[in-house]
Amino acid sequence: MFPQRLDSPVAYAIAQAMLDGFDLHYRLFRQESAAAKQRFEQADWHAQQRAQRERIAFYDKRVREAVVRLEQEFQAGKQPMEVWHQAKLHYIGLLINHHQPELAETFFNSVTTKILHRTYFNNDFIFVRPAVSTEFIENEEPAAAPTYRAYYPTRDTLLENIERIVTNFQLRREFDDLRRDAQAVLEAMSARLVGVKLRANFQVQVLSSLFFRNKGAYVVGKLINGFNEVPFALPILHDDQGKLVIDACLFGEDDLQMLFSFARAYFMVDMEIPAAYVQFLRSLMPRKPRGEIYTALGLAKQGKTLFYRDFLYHLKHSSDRFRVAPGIPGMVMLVFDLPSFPYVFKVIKDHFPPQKDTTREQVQAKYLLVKQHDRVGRMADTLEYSVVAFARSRFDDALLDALQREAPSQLEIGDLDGDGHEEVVIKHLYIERRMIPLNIYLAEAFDAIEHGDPAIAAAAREQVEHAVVEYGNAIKDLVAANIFPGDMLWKNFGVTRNGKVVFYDYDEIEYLTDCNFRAVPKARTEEEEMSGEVWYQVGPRDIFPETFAPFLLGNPSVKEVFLRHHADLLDPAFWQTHKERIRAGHVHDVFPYEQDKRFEHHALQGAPA
Ligand SMILES: Nc1ncnc2c1ncn2[C@@H]1O[C@H](COP(=O)(O)OP(=O)(O)OP(=O)(O)O)[C@@H](O)[C@H]1O
Repeated sequence: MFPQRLDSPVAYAIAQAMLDGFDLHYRLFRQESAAAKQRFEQADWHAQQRAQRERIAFYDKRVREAVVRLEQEFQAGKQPMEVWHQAKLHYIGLLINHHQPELAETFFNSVTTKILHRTYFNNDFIFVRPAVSTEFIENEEPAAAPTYRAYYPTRDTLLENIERIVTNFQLRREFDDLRRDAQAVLEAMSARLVGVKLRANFQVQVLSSLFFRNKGAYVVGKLINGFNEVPFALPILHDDQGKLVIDACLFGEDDLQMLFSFARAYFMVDMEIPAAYVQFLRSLMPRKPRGEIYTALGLAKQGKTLFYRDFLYHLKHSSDRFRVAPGIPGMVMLVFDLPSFPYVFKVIKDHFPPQKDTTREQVQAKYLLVKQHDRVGRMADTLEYSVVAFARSRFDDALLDALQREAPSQLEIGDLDGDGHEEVVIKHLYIERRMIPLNIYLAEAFDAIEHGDPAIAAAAREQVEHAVVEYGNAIKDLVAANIFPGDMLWKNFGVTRNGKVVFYDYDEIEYLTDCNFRAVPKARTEEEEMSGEVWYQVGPRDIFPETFAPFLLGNPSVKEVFLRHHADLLDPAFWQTHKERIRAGHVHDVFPYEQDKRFEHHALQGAPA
């Protein structure tokens, strides 16, 4: 109901207090993101990782504070609906010239849904879709940095322009040899421009803040010529002498997608107008949903909001049914999907079999650990939702049976909103990108090797080799990031669109530094030797890498590839050495691009410190 008059002073005060709460949030978020530059310059990697982790909690803290203030100063929860309607309209008014209106709307939703009891809950009070446009927002302050800078080189001045692009960021640390690196970037860019006529609009556009994550800083931009646009990114790292180097020149949508993958930690970027950053990034990766771009920029709540809007929109424009996800069912999670939609939905079961010695709280804690940890491109990010309603008519009966059997505490079915149609409400669930489970991926390849014609069989053999090598690499990346995956069976990994192998089963995850990697003791007697049982003492965090083989290497072709590339994973010394390195304070290097993309002069120097 649209109020005719805005005559409630308390409504205005509520709107203003709400916006104060958001502005405080964004100021602190931005300060922490901007400080990434200094941490990078000072090579303070532990602080960088800590900040990445802690920043995730900022939003919920500010929402809680805003709720307390609104309750204390305005008894917000007791205000009549008329006042809330007016508060929303005042809020819209206050956002007209705001630089982050979409984030501020989401903040309003978060606070309002906490204050107004869910049963009163009515979409009139929140922003179901944006009320204030995010297009063409500009910062008019004279000293304001633009969202991106444009450079207009010719072929002859491209080198100096590349140098200028980098020096404009004013990093307070010396480059080892910027001219040499700019030359390498020039060569990479020139290779893209061979035989291409440069048009009147030839230019390089570069986002004016660097993107920081872990030990790297990234220049992100695009080359524009005529109607063509080529996205690029330049990773800047510290070399083993502590000098700065440009490590590579990444090009095109696929490279950028890898950099911005859902399986990596969020970037730190100093942004006044995030919507403008998202718009620019979307032009580089048109197929990446805007929600995922917001999330990659650390604005995870906005990512979640947009995901949910996209999801509702997809539901309206599709007619297929939710079903139990293909693959081996989990013991801890009940997983379902909608075939037409590229995500899976995971519900924690009410009871676990005896070999899963865990609780709902512990499982949630593990998922949270993954959210806050550097996911190094090898662990899928999850979105966590509570009280999600789906139309009953879209659920397949087998799935509903499974939910009733396995997770009845999480389920409510009925016409809860009184619209004459039944809903299925799930109390708590995680949503993550759908991948092809690695066991299914391998089984399909084995099938093709056996039954396909020679060309198909040969391709399938390559597929197996690639998947097994990637699987081992995934485990090694996790190890370097201090993660012991716990359950390393093939079914707990998935294959992404780009053929990357990513882990998704988090309930048995541990920090590597908390585990004890041991060799299987030598048998002392013949009985011990012959016994099929484990005869030695095993502590709760004891891991015996030699014992992985029987679970993983049943198939001879898998075994052959695995032993050729990753036999070290079966050696306790491999694990123990990594554990000790991490204990000693070493922060691993993560390259969100293939090693062969690195400029040669750096690859020769070895990995940066
Ligand atoms: N992101 C995903 N994409 C596609 N399928 C998935 C995904 N996540 C889970 N699955 C499917 O659901 C199954 C169970 O998922 P998951 O491994 O997370 O559950 P779990 O209960 O933790 O398993 P476990 O019993 O091994 O501990 C997987 O084997 C796989 O078939």
